[in-house]
Amino acid sequence: MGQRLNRCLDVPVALPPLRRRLLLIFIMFFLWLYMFYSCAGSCAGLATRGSPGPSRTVPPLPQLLPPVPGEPGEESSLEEQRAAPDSASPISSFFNGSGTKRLPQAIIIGVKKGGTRALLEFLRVHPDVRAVGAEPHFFDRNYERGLAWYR
Ligand SMILES: Nc1ncnc2c1ncn2[C@@H]1O[C@H](COP(=O)(O)OS(=O)(=O)O)[C@@H](OP(=O)(O)O)[C@H]1O
Repeated sequence: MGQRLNRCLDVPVALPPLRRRLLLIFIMFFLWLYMFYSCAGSCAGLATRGSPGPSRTVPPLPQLLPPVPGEPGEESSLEEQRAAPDSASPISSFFNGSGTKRLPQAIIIGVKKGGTRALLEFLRVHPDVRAVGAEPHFFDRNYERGLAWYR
């Protein structure tokens, strides 16, 4: 029994150097693939970041703006979106960009020093809210660039 185990363990060592190298590359590729998939999954799940556990229930946000005509998913409510969160996998939305290129469902408008940043930060705490990092200034500085830029 012990000899048979030793023979089994000896197999990879007995491989020629080239095959051993190929085996190593193969294993490293799968590890890289696994890490990439995990990363893509966690990036796509940023919207649920901050939820401490299953015991915490978060009240649904009201729909702040009416659906934009012509936007995909115009008829679907937030509840429907929650029931079927992402039809595409995190990887496919990562590659085709569909996970990020959507118009906002809510816009914060305010004068300078009106506390808009504080409001954004408070809203960002909610796990269902995904907010931009920096203020995009679409309406006052970048309007000419069009909706394609805004997405
Ligand atoms: N709840 C509440 N009550 C009173 N004051 C508040 C509140 N939230 C934010 N602030 C103050 O608002 C200032 C920042 O506003 P903005 O985020 O709109 O600033 S900015 O124009 O976008 O730079 C900033 O003021 P200053 O510290 O004087 O710059 C914040 O302290």
